Amino acid sequence: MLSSQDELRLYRAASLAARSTAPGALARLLGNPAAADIDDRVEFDHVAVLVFPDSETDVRDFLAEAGFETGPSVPSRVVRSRLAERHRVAEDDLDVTIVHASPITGLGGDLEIFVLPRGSAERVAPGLIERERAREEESHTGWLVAEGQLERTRRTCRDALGMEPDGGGHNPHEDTGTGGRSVVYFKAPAGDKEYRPRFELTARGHHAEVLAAHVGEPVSMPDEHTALLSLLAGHWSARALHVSVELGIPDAVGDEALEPAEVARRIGCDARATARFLRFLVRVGVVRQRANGCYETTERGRLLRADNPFSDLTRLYGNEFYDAWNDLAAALRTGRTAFSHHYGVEHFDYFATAPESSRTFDRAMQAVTRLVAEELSHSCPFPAETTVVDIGGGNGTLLRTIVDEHPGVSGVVFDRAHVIGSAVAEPGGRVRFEAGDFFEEVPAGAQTYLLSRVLHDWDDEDCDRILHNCRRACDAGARLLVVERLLPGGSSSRPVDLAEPWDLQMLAVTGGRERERTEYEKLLYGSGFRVDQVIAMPVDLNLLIATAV
Ligand SMILES: C[S@@+](CC[C@H](N)C(=O)[O-])C[C@H]1O[C@@H](n2cnc3c(N)ncnc32)[C@H](O)[C@@H]1O
Repeated sequence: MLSSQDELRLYRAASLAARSTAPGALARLLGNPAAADIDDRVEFDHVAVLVFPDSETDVRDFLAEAGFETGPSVPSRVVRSRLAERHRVAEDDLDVTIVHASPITGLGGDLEIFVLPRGSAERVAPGLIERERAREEESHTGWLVAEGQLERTRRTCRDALGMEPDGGGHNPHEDTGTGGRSVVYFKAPAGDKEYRPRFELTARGHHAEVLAAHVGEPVSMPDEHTALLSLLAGHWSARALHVSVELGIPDAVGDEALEPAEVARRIGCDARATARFLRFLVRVGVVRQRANGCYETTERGRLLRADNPFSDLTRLYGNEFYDAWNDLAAALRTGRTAFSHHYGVEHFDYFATAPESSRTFDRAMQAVTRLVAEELSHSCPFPAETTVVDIGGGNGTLLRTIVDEHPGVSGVVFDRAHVIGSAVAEPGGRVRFEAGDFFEEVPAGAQTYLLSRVLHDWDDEDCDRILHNCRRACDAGARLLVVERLLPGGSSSRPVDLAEPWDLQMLAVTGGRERERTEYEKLLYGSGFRVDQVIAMPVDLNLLIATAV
């Protein structure tokens, strides 16, 4: 059976398709005469709508009665993946097919009907049907672009017609003889109308570069009220991550798919509360729910297992750092860290007297260091016999990776006594641990010095002292490798996601700051180092390669 709502939506789609075949239809639809500019590059292809019958046969029967003939059904790729993302369910649980329909008389336009059987939609994602019908996020008019014109037309739509990119993808199951179909979606410019028509440009073949550019562009934003409410609730998501680690949920679920009650039993919690919590954890991507109601850990969730240092980072952020942020306003009023307002002591001194938290801190640092270690050790040459000093090197993760990758290289991890005290050196290994204070002096005579995520912990004056001590310790020509995030500035062209939030984290916790590239260049130059090269690293970090002059 097809619901009366979906019947009406199909009639409307058929009527729009009939009107869209006329010359100049695109410009009329958009209400923008400038669209005539792309008329000779596109032709009307279809009107699309997503419906929820009991079975695909119901749709075919309805269309036959309405005077359409239908083609064989094709599995949907793009719409299925968009729905899975929007409703946070596994793609495999959504059996979306595409039925193409053409008017038997040849008068009117084609329809592209996405079919998601009602029973499975209700089972997998309750509320999906109502939300999709209300928002019509998959309804669109589709325009076939002439060969070789997809990118040019896409840019015209975006730049000249002010359309907003809204995702896209490739479906190899359509037009199989010509490499499938590539589609890019747009929303009409935001005007005063509540309903913004959607458009699809479709082209034969797989246009991977065009698709990559298109889906990387911003998608439509929620309205101001929704956006504000969602920002206000932002810390609930972070809290949910902290608590899932505290309760060991990713470990309890392991590699199984478990009923909520079984998860609750394993973590020793209330079954109903756990079921609600798991539903929220789907939103933050820690678990996903299968069609049978069981939960399984996602790739992100696996990062939060006890054997991964991201679980330590989560603990650190959920405990001391979270508490410190309570005093952010005090930090703004006084210019001193929120951490010191909350704990009465600066954070490195606090960790020096709290052994368990200190170990969590050192392991937490590994989470990100592991991501850059291998890349850094391949990005610059480390000839045999080089000695490397990793200043503020924590438990030695970075230096160990460099030494493991480069035979003949040896080095010293230099850090405060409480950190060095709990680090484990391999007997006879090429990494030594040395305790000290970089404000006093650092080990001398090495060819390479490393400062990984150290300078951002300090203000300019302190950085000057650290850098001058480094310069005093080495000869001209020695190399200094600095790993830091760069705030967007004049010479930065990379879109930066993490540097600005982490700048606030430095304000709240360490008393340091993130800096622009030119600020680092100036600091380093003032201490006798010249920046020769900057290389982008994972998680928005950068490697600044400098030489002692
Ligand atoms: C943000 S952590 C970075 C750790 C490591 N370099 C990394 O990238 O994973 C900063 C490090 O500086 C160390 N540190 C802080 N003050 C220090 C000082 N006065 N002398 C030596 N090391 C210090 C801390 O103990 C900590 O290990």
